Amino acid sequence: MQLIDGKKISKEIKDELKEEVAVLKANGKEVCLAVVQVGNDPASSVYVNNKKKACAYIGIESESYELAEETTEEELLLLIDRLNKEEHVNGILVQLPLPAHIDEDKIIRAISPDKDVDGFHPVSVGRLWIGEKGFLSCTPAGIIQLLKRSGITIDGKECVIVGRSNIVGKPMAALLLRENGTVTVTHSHTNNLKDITKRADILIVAIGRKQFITADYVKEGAVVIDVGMHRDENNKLCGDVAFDEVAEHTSAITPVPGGVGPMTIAMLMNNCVETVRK
Ligand SMILES: Nc1nc2c(c(=O)[nH]1)N[C@@H](CN(C=O)c1ccc(C(=O)N[C@@H](CCC(=O)O)C(=O)O)cc1)CN2
Repeated sequence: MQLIDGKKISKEIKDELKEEVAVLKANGKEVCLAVVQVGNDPASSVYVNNKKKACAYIGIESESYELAEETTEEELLLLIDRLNKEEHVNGILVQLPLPAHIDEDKIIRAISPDKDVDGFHPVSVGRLWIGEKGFLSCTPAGIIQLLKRSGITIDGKECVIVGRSNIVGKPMAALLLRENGTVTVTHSHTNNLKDITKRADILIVAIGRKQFITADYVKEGAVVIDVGMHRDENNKLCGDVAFDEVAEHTSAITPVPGGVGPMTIAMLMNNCVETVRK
């Protein structure tokens, strides 16, 4: 069994980007990411800090906008409008989730598609589905990199995704299709889920349920990618997959932590650099 090391692969990508950014800077091209957080959700603060650290490591400027929990939707829309117009800002990241009184979809749509480094805007999503160049949603794009850089072929493989969110499940399906995988998306209303997951050569789990996928859901020798993030009974991080019992039946598997998570940030950095690549 191969343990897919997301920490190592994300570091490789960040090192490649650091070299590229140095060359871009020498040619007078700077990259700047606006990082917007509303409220003080502790997990969001960790992710936002890690994104700013990654920017500093690679040589990307980051501008922080830390807004109070009570910020209104209108105030946030005004800030986005300002950032859309700021020439030196190449990318805009609004950390999710937002407080309940703010409509996330409205905020995502307000970000200029040219600065949509999260790849969540409907224009980016549309481009992805028709195979046009554009910003790719970071977690699914990171999973494709994990597979490719671990020597795992997607072409012709039976790929099953558990979960149909706009951020992971749906864009994951589009990206696997683009790599010539045969893709099935399953969800909470899927009948006979085990029969379908057991067909998978590559099983991608983003269902948001702690250690939901046990050994009886997995074909012997499958590749298993775990997008989940939870705390177990000992307060240790764990995923949607019951790693200890599943790992021995796989040919390759991602751990939690240290699997998919770090790739999300590496691919965000890649999207930031993409804004000045043209
Ligand atoms: N605007 C966005 N909001 C959110 C996104 C996103 O892509 N854009 N994704 C998630 C959170 N997220 C990035 O923002 C994210 C989650 C997890 C990790 C990560 O590296 N996890 C580590 C463990 C971290 C820990 O110790 O808690 C791991 O898996 O090894 C990075 C980014 C929701 N919001």
